Amino acid sequence: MTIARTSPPAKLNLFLEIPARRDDGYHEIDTVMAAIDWRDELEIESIPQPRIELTADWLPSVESVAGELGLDAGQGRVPELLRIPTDDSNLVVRALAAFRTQFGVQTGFRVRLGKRIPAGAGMGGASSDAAHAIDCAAQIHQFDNETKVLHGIASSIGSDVPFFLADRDCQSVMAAHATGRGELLSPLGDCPSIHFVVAYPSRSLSTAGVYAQLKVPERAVSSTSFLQALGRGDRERMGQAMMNRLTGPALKILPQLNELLESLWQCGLQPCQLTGSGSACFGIAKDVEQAKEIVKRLETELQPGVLLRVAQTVPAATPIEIEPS
Ligand SMILES: C[C@](O)(CO)[C@H](O)COP(=O)(O)OP(=O)(O)OC[C@H]1O[C@@H](n2ccc(N)nc2=O)[C@H](O)[C@@H]1O
Ligand SMILES: Nc1ncnc2c1ncn2[C@@H]1O[C@H](COP(=O)(O)OP(=O)(O)OP(=O)(O)O)[C@@H](O)[C@H]1O
Repeated sequence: MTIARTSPPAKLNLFLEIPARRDDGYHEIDTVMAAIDWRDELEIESIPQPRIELTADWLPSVESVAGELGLDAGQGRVPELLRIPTDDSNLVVRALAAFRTQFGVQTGFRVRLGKRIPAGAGMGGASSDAAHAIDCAAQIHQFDNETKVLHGIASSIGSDVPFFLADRDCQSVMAAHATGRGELLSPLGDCPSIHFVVAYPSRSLSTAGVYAQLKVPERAVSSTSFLQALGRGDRERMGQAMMNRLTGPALKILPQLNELLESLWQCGLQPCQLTGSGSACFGIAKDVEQAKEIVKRLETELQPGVLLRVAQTVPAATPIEIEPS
């Protein structure tokens, strides 16, 4: 049998406008997503039994992550916020089941998932894991040239999943402009390397719950100015054009996000904003040195319970290592 290994990255929404609500209960979105080097670890082994087995653990340990978040993980108790489903509510299990059905695969998979990307953060953790699971399965069973079918499977698992799929024509794409539900993608080959500080405030937000609070704007803001500034690597103009239409709805549920955004702003991280449906926020730093300095400063200023990371743009689809097991 064969083993595939990869490290799914998270994503940040550098621009997110929501021009309309659709009849199917979703919204038309106009967004620019960039992948960052805050990564999970995924290992998928082909097994003869016709089933999908998943084990998942926090890295380096649930105790260490709980400690950074100010949560109690004593005596093996896993805080609610850090519970990772291992049944078919895990998007990796759902994605592999859809893959087996689509391609009539009789054998199964054993999956080991190492989590670092916070859940309910707006960082696409589950979506990235699912997309990379589809790519691993496609390489193991040599269906990796069926890009249209794989995109269809990804899109059926979730709106953010296709962004993370390996796109054969542009392996090194770090960002994409997405419309539709989020599944219609135009890779942005001219996205510069960007350094961020990302802050996750130990509260998860339900994507559906945040969208439910949204009132679609009378006049949508176009992503054109942001895309032009991004293409020129013009950080100042990017800052002026950046927006996230879900910030207001997320603040209605979690008003304390305002203080977090304020702290990032005060540190000189302009621009800063919510990513996706939240709860994580990010700011753009001048360079990695400034990002490191600001994380050090925020670690003393913010009460325990905020995960802080320096991050930078990376390719959305991470290379997969394959070895015979
Ligand atoms: C907020 C973003 O993360 C921005 O990238 C995405 O729009 C959400 O992507 P996602 O988490 O993959 O969302 P899905 O799992 O497909 O949908 C979860 C729920 O979010 C809402 N949803 C999602 C995407 C979309 N274009 N419109 C929506 O209204 C719907 O209530 C849906 O039932
Ligand atoms: N592979 C996975 N890793 C972590 N959580 C998962 C996974 N699959 C499903 N879940 C469940 O989905 C919930 C949302 O996870 P997550 O926020 O990572 O999803 P996402 O839609 O990819 O990201 P976003 O926060 O941007 O909506 C989690 O709280 C968890 O219950």
